[in-house]
Amino acid sequence: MITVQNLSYAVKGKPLLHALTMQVARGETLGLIGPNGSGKSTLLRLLAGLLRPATGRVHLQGRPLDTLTRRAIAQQVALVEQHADTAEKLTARQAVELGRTPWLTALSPWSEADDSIVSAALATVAMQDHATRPWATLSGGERQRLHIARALAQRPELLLLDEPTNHLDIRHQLSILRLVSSLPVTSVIALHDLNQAMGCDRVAVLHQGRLLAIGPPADVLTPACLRDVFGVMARSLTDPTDGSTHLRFAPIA
Ligand SMILES: Nc1ncnc2c1ncn2[C@@H]1O[C@H](COP(=O)(O)OP(=O)(O)OP(=O)(O)O)[C@@H](O)[C@H]1O
Repeated sequence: MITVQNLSYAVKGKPLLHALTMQVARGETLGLIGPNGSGKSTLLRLLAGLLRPATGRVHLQGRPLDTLTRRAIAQQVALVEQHADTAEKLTARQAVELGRTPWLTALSPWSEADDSIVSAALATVAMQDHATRPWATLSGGERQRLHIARALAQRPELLLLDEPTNHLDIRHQLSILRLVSSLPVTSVIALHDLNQAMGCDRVAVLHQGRLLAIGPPADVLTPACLRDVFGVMARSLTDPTDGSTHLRFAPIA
């Protein structure tokens, strides 16, 4: 469980997040949505302990994040940033092996168990056939899948993904989202595709650094909310084959 209490963040006196309070249950997938610049990446970086809040705290399984060492945080939290990159001299597999770093010590060096975890992570994102490829030769989508594999190899309790479906073709978009939902870890995913957000357990809506709403997607992503937050007209349509809800958008005339 993650508890966010009264969390604010500012840069040079400019407030970017305002007194945010929310909880994410263990195993839950929370979609984070909001227009460009609404604070999604900033919130993810605060949850990963990369930024210091101006006020408030994040608790991870009841322990304040700011009392944990970087290594202890890295054993529990994996973040895939929007513009993540990796040193170009690595192979695909070596990039995923980096995910094991927080778990290695002089007393517990690299072992076969780490090899198995890395192989499993590569297979999960269907990149096992590219394992020996130099990073520089990989496409944007292949790199994105490896960043996600690196995060999975970290075996975190909390997985933070900033627009993970960017760069991915539709098949890999669906498989990554399905994978994240099926993992037993707690996940917070910033998403721009609101239909993808419909598949999350709950959705949090950020607008101008404030948490406007949080709850089940169908309760939160209402036409009124989408008009106020994104400035678009939205209609929800029901798929006759399975009864699922899809959103369609149009500009406000
Ligand atoms: N270091 C910084 N200095 C000044 N402003 C910043 C800094 N970091 C972020 N911001 C501003 O904070 C706001 C929130 O940024 P953030 O990247 O969190 O938004 P976002 O919701 O992730 O946006 P997007 O959907 O475009 O990725 C933006 O207006 C951004 O310009």
